[in-house]
Amino acid sequence: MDDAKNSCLGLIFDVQRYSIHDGPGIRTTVFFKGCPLKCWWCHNPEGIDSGKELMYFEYKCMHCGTCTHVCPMGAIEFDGIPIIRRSMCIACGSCSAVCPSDALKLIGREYTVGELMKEIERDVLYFDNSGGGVTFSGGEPLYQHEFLLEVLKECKKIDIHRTLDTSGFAPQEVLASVMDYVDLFLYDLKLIDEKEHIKYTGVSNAQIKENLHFLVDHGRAKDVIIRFPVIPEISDTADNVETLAEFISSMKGLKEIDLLPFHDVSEKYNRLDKDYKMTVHKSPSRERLLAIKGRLEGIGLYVKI
Ligand SMILES: C[S@@+](CC[C@H](N)C(=O)[O-])C[C@H]1O[C@@H](n2cnc3c(N)ncnc32)[C@H](O)[C@@H]1O
Ligand code: SF4
Ligand code: SF4
Ligand code: SF4
Repeated sequence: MDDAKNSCLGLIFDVQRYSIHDGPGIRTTVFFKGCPLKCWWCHNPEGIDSGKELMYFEYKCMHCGTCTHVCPMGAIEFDGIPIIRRSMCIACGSCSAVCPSDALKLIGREYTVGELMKEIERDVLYFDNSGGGVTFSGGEPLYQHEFLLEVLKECKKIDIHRTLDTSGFAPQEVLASVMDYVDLFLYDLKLIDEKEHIKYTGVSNAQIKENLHFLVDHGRAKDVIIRFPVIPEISDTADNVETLAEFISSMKGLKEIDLLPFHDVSEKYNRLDKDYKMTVHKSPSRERLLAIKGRLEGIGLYVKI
């Protein structure tokens, strides 16, 4: 690997080994920081902001007050518990470094391509034995596409299977630049109506739809698994499921859709002092999931829950 590639940095918030839900076999899932969407239900809110940020785990806190004394910005007040003034925090990590109980965690770490490859290559034997590989998720991995592309190329060189878990929200040239290095796309479709999509994710879905057409038109339908987050009262409505079925039917060759039942993660939002807009906290019922499964099987898809 040349020095130029090794100096390209990516901001990663987690590397999960032995993952079995993000593509075939045993995988290492790399979570990229930064996402242009803000889905109300997102279970990885720590992946949305494109910079480093601080997470506070109240249940671990020993209320010692040490963190307040080391903050160079005076961003932590102490009133029995630490109160983080987010607007003053520069995410330097001084407080998390001294916290005796890991109640403060700095989210996001820079990796060079070489450093990330070392992590990925640790489990190459498991990948080979299980038909697994690496999955790039986040946040939105296409948001740091230059870094992603370099890592994809390195993985391809040593024949590691590569899955991209994506919202599909990126300029088409970005998708085109990485496409040939990706073996499998886990391509999310959340809401088909544009206004609803804007309301619940903050962005239009026009580019997402176009990009899926683009993959299909380039003969990649066989390498796409659609993922559908089943969010009660938002994406699981009869209208959305119907338009989803119609949209998928309008493209040839898509074979599989995975239903992802909503799970509630309100506590993660509290740890980041972020607003959690969801008012429904229950997962979808089994009956609703089976009804959606039936509808999508009706258009010839293999449906996994
Ligand atoms: C966190 S996203 C990251 C990849 C990419 N940004 C995307 O949206 O596809 C990974 C997957 O988690 C799903 N997801 C997000 N929040 C969820 C929740 N609360 N319950 C179930 N699935 C969720 C998304 O729909 C997506 O399929
Ligand atoms: S990360 Fe740095 S700036 Fe932010 S609260 Fe901790 S010590 Fe202060
Ligand atoms: S240093 Fe850690 S344990 Fe002590 S008050 Fe701060 S967050 Fe809590
Ligand atoms: S697109 Fe993915 S990472 Fe971004 S907010 Fe939505 S679910 Fe979360």
